Parts: sequence; C-alpha cells; structure tokens
Amino acid sequence: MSGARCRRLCRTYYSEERRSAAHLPVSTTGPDMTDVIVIGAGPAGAFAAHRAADLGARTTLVARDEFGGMAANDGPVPVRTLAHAARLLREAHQLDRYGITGDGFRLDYPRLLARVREVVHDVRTQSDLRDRVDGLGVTVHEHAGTASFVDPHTVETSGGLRLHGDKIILCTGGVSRPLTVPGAELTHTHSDAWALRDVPPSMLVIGGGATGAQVASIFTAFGSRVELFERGPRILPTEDDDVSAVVAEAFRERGMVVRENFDAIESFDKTSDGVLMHFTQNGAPASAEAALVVVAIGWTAATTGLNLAAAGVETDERGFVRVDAYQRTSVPHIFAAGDVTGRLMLVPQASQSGFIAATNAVRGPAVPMWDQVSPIGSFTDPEYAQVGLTETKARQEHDVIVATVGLDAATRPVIDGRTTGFCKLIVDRTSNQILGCHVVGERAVETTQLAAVAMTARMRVDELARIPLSFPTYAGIVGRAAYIATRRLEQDAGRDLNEAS
Ligand SMILES: Cc1cc2nc3c(=O)[nH]c(=O)nc-3n(C[C@H](O)[C@H](O)[C@H](O)COP(=O)(O)OP(=O)(O)OC[C@H]3O[C@@H](n4cnc5c(N)ncnc54)[C@H](O)[C@@H]3O)c2cc1C
Ligand SMILES: NC(=O)c1ccc[n+]([C@@H]2O[C@H](COP(=O)([O-])OP(=O)(O)OC[C@H]3O[C@@H](n4cnc5c(N)ncnc54)[C@H](O)[C@@H]3O)[C@@H](O)[C@H]2O)c1
Repeated sequence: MSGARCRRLCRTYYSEERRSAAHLPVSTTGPDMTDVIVIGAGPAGAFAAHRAADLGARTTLVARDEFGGMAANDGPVPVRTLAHAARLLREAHQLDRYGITGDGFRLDYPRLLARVREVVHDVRTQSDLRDRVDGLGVTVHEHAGTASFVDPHTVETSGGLRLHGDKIILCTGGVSRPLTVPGAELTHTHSDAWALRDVPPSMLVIGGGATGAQVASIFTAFGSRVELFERGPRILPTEDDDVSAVVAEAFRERGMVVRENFDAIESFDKTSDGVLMHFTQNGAPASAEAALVVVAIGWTAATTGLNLAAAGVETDERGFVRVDAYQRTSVPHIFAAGDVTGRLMLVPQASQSGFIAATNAVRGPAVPMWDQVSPIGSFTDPEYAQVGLTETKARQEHDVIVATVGLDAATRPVIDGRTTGFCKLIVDRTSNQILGCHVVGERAVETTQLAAVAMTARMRVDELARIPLSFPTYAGIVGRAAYIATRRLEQDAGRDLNEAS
C-alpha cells in the first residue's frame, strides 16, 4: 500500500480513537473548527502538530510554503550541503600530500545547486515525520499562504483558508534582520545563494555570527574573495574568546579579510561590477566593493502578516513573541514555539519547544520547558562548537581549572593533516563537574556531543577521563583534556581521584 493511501485510511480511525482515549470533547461546530491550529511547519510546528494529534486533539497544520520550514528548505539542510562541498574541496587539496596525483578540481556551482535541491528533496521524503503527522490524522495545508489572525480564535490565510481553533500554536520561525541604511536594497541574505548562477568573484559578508561566519567560510572555500565585517570586537561573539580568536586567525590564513570593531555602515551604491559599501572605522570614512553583499546581522521573529494585534498576542522589546515557561503567550489559549520566541534558535530546541507547547495546549499548562545542556556548533572551516559556560562566564561564577589540548598534540588530527584547533574543558574545582567544553577544528561539532552527554549525566571529569574512548578518534581529545584536568585536580588535592571514588 502506498504511503499516501495508508495515510488516508489510517487518518480517520486514528484521530477518533485517540480523541476518545484522551477524553477530549467531540467538536460541535462546523467543519473548519479544530482543537489545535499550528501555524508554520518547521521543526517547531511539525513537532507541535504531531504531539497535539498524538494526544488526541483534532489538529490542523498551516504552512505558508513547504513542510519542513526554513530548517529543511533554506537553513541547516541546504547550507550544510554547501559546507559539505567546501569540505570535499579541502579534502581534494590534500590529495597530493597523501601521494594521490591527478588533475586539478573545479567547482561547478549550478551542479552543486542541483545536488542541494536533491538533498533537500531526499531529506524531506526520507524523514518519517511527515508520514507520522499524516498518520495521526493531522490536516496539513501546505502552500496555504501567509496566515493571519482575524480574531483570537480565527485564522485566515492569503491562500483563502479560514480556520477556527480552540487553541493556536505559533511556530512561524524567524527572518533575517535587514540593514536600514540607504542602498540596503542592493544587499542579499544567505537565501540568495540558491539563486546565484555562479560563485561571485568577491563578497562582503556583514555580521560575524553563526550565519555570517558560515557563508564567509563556504564562499572562501569556493574561491570568492571574502571580507567579513563584524561590528563587535570579535567574530562569533557568543563563543568562548579563544574560539573566536582561533577561528578568525584560521579564516585569515585561508585568505579571508576579517574586519572587527568597525563603527557603522553608512550606505551602499551600485557600481558596474557590484556594490560599493561606505562605512566608518575609527571615526574615518572607508569603503569596500564586491560583486555581492550578504547581510547576516541577526535573526528576528517572523510575525509580519500574522496580525498579532487581532489576537492580543504581545511581543517583547526585540519583537519576539513573549512566552512563559509553558510556551504560553500573553493570550492563554495561544502558544508559541521555536525561533519566533527568540530563545536559543536551533532545530533541537525548536522541536522540543513545539512538543512542550502542544502538550500544554492540549492538556493545560503543566509541563514547563526545562533547562538543558545545549551543544551548539557550526560547519565552518575550521568547525567550532561549544557546550556549557565559556571560560569568562565560568570564572565569574566558579573556582575553575581549565585544560586545553591542541589538535596538533592528538593522534587522529595529525594522521588526517587537520591540526588547526583545540579542545578546552572547563571544570569546577570543588565538584569536579564539567562546566563547559569548547572545540575548534575538524569534527568539532561531533566531538562536543560527547562532552554534552557527560555534562547531562553530571559525570565528574575523572569519570570521563576513565572511559577508554576509541583510538585514534577526534572524540578522544575530550578524554585527553579530561585526563589533564583530572591530574591537575589531583595535584591540587594531593590525592588520587580514582582511589577516592
Ligand atoms: C543559515 C542557517 C543555518 C542554520 N544552521 C543550523 C544548524 O546547523 N543547526 C541548527 O540546529 N540550527 C540551525 N539553524 C537554525 C534553525 O534553522 C532554526 O532554529 C529552525 O529552523 C527554527 O525552527 P522553527 O520551526 O521555529 O522555524 P522555521 O524552520 O523557520 O519554520 C517556520 C515556517 O513558518 C512559515 N511561516 C512564517 N510565517 C508564516 C505565516 N504567517 N503563516 C504561515 N506560515 C508561516 C515559514 O515560511 C517557515 O516555513 C540555522 C539557521 C540559518 C539561517
Ligand atoms: N550552525 C548553526 O547552528 C547555525 C548557523 C546559522 C544560524 N544559526 C542560528 O541562527 C541564529 C541567527 O544567526 P545570525 O548569524 O543570523 O545572527 P547572530 O545574532 O548570531 O549574529 C549576528 C552578528 O552580526 C553582528 N552585527 C549586528 N549588527 C551588525 C552591523 N550593523 N554590522 C556588522 N555586524 C553586525 C553581531 O554583532 C553578531 O555578531 C543564531 O542565533 C543561531 O541560533 C545557527
């Protein structure tokens, strides 16, 4: 039986059975009445709709565009595919060093974009989340247009749908924050990468956060001359200071111009070859020109068009939808989850908050969003990742010891010729618990997951040091740092921690 046919057959039976099991009232209004309307079908919306239906609620999911949201169609999935191409180029540059000779390599950007589309399609069709959502009887309206409130219980879409819901969950995600200086219409965002016909010869990237660093790194690998402009004193300002410094240094070694601490962008002018940006640095006027300007100065809530005022939903001073610990907005029957709330803007957090919002929407506000250890990382060259406190923050709050191991001192990075970077472990001297882990270098994002698990398990650093991690691996460097930290703690305490435990 085809997936679609199975979905149709299962839908009615499944939802009625679950409604009765959950003791939900039988709906008494017209056919467009539903228990829960979810707006936005990114990770937050998809998980919210799945959870609401799983709890027996009659659920409708409204998506302006495709199921999967920005995450699947414009964010991590396609951008990670570009990052993989950048990685392949890095690997190709190593071939000669390992005795493999052949002709040079050339990037065919249109073919890469075809591969990106293929990956996006495959990820979407291979994910079983859509099947599970359909199987639970959720009514999914894809390409429904922009949804907006008519009143606190009614939502209309620009595609002509009109829905009435007992509970509503907002999962509309975010959008790139635009610059508001003269000529800003000449700039682009990371989303425009999908429409480029070729790799631009030069690029200015404005904003040295997660998105800007990733775009700058990928297009440097593709051969663009990239200048990265960060207004603050260092790129990746939410990372540990050492991470920012080592990544910036590596970017410069790869030929990128990294400009930190400039004053302000004044304007943009069109030129025959691209765009000229006027800015000030140390009070003096300056300019930079490139074929393309990409702006990545932050992410703001996608609430334009929602007509939140008609429902009375409040936003905070940054424009994000204000929610309490139960993901409830200022209007008790309206919930919100994911990027639109402005909390840690990542896929796992969006999915989890969607789950919590739906649980509370259906069962009443009972389950608060929990504090959790959240690993964060990005697929630049070199990669960087973090979990827990930065060294600066940890020192403000704890008596700490810090153990740092360079990748050039570990076996696997030497074998692979990938010795840029380090692993830093920050440990509380009193409890011996791990407060933070910061990694720059090959496979940094994967490596950091190990520290995240150890921290979640509230493992002491000496317990982590005792795990015989496989050799030679990148993850092994966390064990090495844990061993160094343990030795220091032992020296300080004048005793063997293994014997004591
Ligand atoms: C370049 C980039 C790379 C990233 N890389 C990573 C990564 O590697 N790992 C990671 O964890 N996170 C990454 N993120 C962040 C991640 O993509 C987001 O945190 C995540 O997508 C948020 O999910 P969401 O469901 O809240 O919103 P979204 O995924 O943005 O989905 C919201 C959906 O709602 C729709 N919508 C908006 N308004 C309306 C409306 N009025 N009516 C109907 N529909 C509407 C939108 O069109 C969209 O489809 C990245 C982000 C960017 C920009
Ligand atoms: N790999 C990943 O996990 C990944 C990748 C991309 C984005 N994201 C998510 O998306 C969110 C948004 O990322 P983002 O990079 O768009 O925003 P961001 O807020 O993380 O970074 C914006 C950067 O731009 C700088 N900036 C602000 N105004 C500026 C100006 N006028 N000129 C120059 N620089 C300016 C800021 O100082 C900051 O460094 C992140 O918080 C993250 O959660 C995650």
